[in-house]
Amino acid sequence: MYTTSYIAAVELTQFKNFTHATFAFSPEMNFITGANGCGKTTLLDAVHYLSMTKSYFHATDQPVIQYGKEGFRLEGKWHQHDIDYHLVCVAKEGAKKEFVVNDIPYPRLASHIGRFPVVMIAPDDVLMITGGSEERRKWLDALLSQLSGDYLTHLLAYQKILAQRNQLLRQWQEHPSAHIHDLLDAYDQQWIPHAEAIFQYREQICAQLIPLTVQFYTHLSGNKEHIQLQYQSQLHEKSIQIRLREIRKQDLQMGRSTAGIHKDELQFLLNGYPVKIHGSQGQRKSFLLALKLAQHQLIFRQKNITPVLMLDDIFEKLDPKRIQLLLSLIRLEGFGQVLITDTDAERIAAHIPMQQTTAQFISLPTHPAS
Ligand SMILES: Nc1ncnc2c1ncn2[C@@H]1O[C@H](COP(=O)(O)OP(=O)(O)OP(=O)(O)O)[C@@H](O)[C@H]1O
Repeated sequence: MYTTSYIAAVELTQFKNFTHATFAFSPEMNFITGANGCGKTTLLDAVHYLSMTKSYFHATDQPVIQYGKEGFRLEGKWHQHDIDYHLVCVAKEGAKKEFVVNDIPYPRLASHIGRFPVVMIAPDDVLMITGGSEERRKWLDALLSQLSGDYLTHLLAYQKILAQRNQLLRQWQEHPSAHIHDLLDAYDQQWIPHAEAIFQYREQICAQLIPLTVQFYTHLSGNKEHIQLQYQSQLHEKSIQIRLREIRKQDLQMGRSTAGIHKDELQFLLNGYPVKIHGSQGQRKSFLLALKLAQHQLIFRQKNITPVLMLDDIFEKLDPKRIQLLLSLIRLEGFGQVLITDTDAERIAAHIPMQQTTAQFISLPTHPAS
């Protein structure tokens, strides 16, 4: 038996364009519509904030504080394990952020992450498909870090040593010294176990992620298109120890670490060709949706809690058939609570019978309540 987890209500104060507003959500489908700039994405971001203690779109808090104000407040009522949780976050410029659940503050904000999971899909996420390999690694790292604290520990340690190793290689280029090999040996001895652990975690997650993504894409394309995903790593060919020994001369010449799991790639193919180059906009978006739906299922499998699924403005560039297939998939496959935004209320109405009692329709005014 799994646990349904959903956000029942949210209250925003001085959060971007919302001076003060409250919203109630259905535990199932929620459609948020309104004109450009009315605050649809902001409403989803508030939910993301209450889940992850930060904005999905901004690295810092400053851009979400309403212009001319010094802070914001978010409150949420989250239902989980048949219990209601009252979440409150208060952020003020120049002060430490306060995060309280049922009147109990967190000593460390990191302890909150993962308790009330969400998965967001936003238009710019398509960079995961069209951008460089770093975008895909970042996404895989975020997914694995959400699932395992041990992975995050290995990743942070690996990245720290990578930065130190690169600095050493750069310094050697300016001031060559015979000690470089001893120093690199010492770094590599510490580095290798982290690289091996990260590789194992990535292998294991890809073994589950790949078939799920293929299954979802096949559904979204109406069984017409076939995709492949490949996790590519130098560690598939030989051990990291051997590889590091082989490329040491090259590392010294280049002044940086040219081998390791920071070179891993997740390759996406559509009908045998890279989707990044050959996919249409709708096909890339479908790929993104399939990946994120697979992410949702992986979190659900591991934690036995359904993350709240948030789809921000994703209907653009999808044909009516794909929209229908997507909506039927997330309605029927147990995706739990879903929040969907769209500028076009008529497009939503065309796909969802208004008499569907479990769906909540939220129409935001052009000038949101203040
Ligand atoms: N710090 C801020 N303070 C006040 N208003 C802000 C702040 N930052 C952005 N805004 C405004 O808040 C609104 C936020 O819009 P949001 O992106 O949520 O709209 P949307 O309904 O998703 O629009 P679209 O359909 O164009 O994606 C915009 O009108 C924006 O100009």
